[in-house]
Amino acid sequence: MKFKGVGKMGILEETKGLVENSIQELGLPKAVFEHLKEPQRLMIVNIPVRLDSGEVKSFIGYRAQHCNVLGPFKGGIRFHPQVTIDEVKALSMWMSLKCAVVEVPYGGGKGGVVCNPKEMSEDEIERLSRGYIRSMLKIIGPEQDIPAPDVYTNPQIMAWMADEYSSAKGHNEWGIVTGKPLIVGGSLGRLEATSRGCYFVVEDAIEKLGLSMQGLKVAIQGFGNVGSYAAKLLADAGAKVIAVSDSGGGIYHEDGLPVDKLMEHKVKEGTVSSYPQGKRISNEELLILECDVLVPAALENQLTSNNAPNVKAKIIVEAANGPTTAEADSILTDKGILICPDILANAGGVVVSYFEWVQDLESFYWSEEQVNSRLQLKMADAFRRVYDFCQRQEVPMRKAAYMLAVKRLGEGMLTRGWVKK
Ligand SMILES: NC(=O)C1=CN([C@@H]2O[C@H](COP(=O)(O)OP(=O)(O)OC[C@H]3O[C@@H](n4cnc5c(N)ncnc54)[C@H](OP(=O)(O)O)[C@@H]3O)[C@@H](O)[C@H]2O)C=CC1
Ligand SMILES: O=C(O)CCC(=O)C(=O)O
Repeated sequence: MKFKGVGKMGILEETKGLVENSIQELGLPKAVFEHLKEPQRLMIVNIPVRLDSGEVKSFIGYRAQHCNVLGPFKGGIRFHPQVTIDEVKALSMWMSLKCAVVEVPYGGGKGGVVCNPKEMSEDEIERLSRGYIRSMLKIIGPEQDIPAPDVYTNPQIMAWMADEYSSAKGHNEWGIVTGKPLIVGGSLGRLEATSRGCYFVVEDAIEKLGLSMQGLKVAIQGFGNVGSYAAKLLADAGAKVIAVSDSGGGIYHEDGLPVDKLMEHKVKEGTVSSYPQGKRISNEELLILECDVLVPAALENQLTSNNAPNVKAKIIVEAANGPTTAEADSILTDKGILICPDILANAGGVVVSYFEWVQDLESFYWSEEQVNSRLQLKMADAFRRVYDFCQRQEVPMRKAAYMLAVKRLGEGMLTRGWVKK
């Protein structure tokens, strides 16, 4: 039987399918699925925010706390107009799996607010961020649930959130969120951590296929926190970043794009698509470019049954969460493309969030070199375990990663007595 990826039934149902399938194949008690199929807790809040106009507008916020068998809930908060309950639930389940794959002592959580930060002032975003934390006060905490950045949230938002929580508690609690600015308990290396983790995965994956970083042709969808630093790290190491994109479209140059200049252009103009050198392309065109490595680093469901038959990359490194639908996963696997799945490929963010949290709890801060070298060890170890499993069991990398993660979650449940043999 083919192991399915996320897709047609919707990302949540597809992820549950993958988890259930893994439980069966591992011979774990069925009760493990009863613990994993839904979040342990789902909080839905209404957050009234005073707009600059003086009008009050309310926003719906979610926090899904998926499973804390291996540690406190952990995961980002997304501010996006298309956030849904099912998306937040799926993202929280991926966090449980991701933390298990890289063996950090966390459970999975994820938050979201239905809003469009691009249409809000900085002050309005601050009031919304503080309102979110006030609404979640009873269920979050450094030992309970530790949020972090995700799509359209950033270190400044994390600082407001940490400040709001600290004010409510009456003392500073830097360990309440990660991805903070350095001055309020952030960690060196966290800003680039997800991208650096992806970079290490690219290094390991190309080695398996006998490719070299020098001149490696890379296409990257999404030029936010993850996509832009992934582009920079790869270009600095000698790869040729031939295309990048954002929500405004993409830009392509067969000889490689100047990533530092693109980053400056993005800050000034708000999009990479208007960069004056190269050819403008759509996000759809980017995904099917002739390249060695494709890095989806934007949103879910980008690689679908429509475009997968035309994908020409040799390797896909899923920097985004859930970029590949079930049907696409199957088509791409049949084409022999090496897919490094999201729960492995983008785990660098949560690994360095873990380091940040440890530093906050100890009030003792590490050098950037320490952070990056520990991240490299974690990512290399996880890649090796997933790749070895995939070779031994003759299964795709996604299945290998899911099985290793579910095995660890199941072992945690058996050991704690949540389920019996
Ligand atoms: N930040 C982190 O530490 C982690 C993030 N991730 C995942 O990585 C992905 C990207 O997150 P992150 O970089 O933090 O988010 P950002 O908000 O920093 O960036 C998101 C990027 O995606 C682009 N984008 C949005 N919609 C589209 C679209 N329809 N087509 C193409 N590009 C689009 C945005 O474009 P524009 O700039 O024009 O708005 C932006 O460049 C998400 O899937 C996230 O869950 C995973 C692990 C950790
Ligand atoms: O850094 C974290 O805690 C979580 C990052 C995140 O949201 C993710 O990995 O999807």
